[in-house]
Amino acid sequence: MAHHLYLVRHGEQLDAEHGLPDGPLSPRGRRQAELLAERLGGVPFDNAWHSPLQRATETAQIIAAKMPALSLEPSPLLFDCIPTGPAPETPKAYDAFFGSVTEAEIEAGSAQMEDAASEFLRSHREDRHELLITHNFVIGWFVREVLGAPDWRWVSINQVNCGLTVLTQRPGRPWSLVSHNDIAHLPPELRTGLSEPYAI
Ligand SMILES: O=C(O)[C@@H](CO)OP(=O)(O)O
Repeated sequence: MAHHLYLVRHGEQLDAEHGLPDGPLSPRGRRQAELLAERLGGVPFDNAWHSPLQRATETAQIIAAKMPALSLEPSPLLFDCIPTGPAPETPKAYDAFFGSVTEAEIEAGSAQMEDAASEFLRSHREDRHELLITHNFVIGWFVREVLGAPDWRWVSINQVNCGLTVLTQRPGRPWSLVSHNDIAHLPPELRTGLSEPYAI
């Protein structure tokens, strides 16, 4: 018996480089979602949830179009957010980043992620496969949470668009990180969303 969470960052947003808060997927983003759907084709999902933002919703809809039986719902617990603030030991390299976010954003993000942990990391008594289509920081926070890393550590746990991260829990055991940011389904030209070239 095992509970599997498949965490996916949405596909590339159109004009993301212009810093728009949200928007439709780019043609590359749509292709990333199609390839991910093919990759996930054999998984017997029980549920799928997505962030209500447009880039995540469209990604979810492309995946669902290839999986007619998939039950898909928006969840505000998967909105893009700032999951926590910095700690005294947070490397100075992140000062500028954390300096650009407000206390209110941190408070809202922390509350959201606490609720997300209660909802999505709870134990189940049967086999489950659940798909979460969400955002870079949210996925980094889930990985940090299951590994018991320091609260601020999500800040440098990053994923490409439509990269696949899998967490699994078996009864009586802690969560395992099965894969992180798996990009085998994406050719090099579709590995987008990180600030540095990512052609591994
Ligand atoms: O702005 C980003 O880098 C991330 C933060 O989570 O958002 P998104 O995954 O929506 O691109």
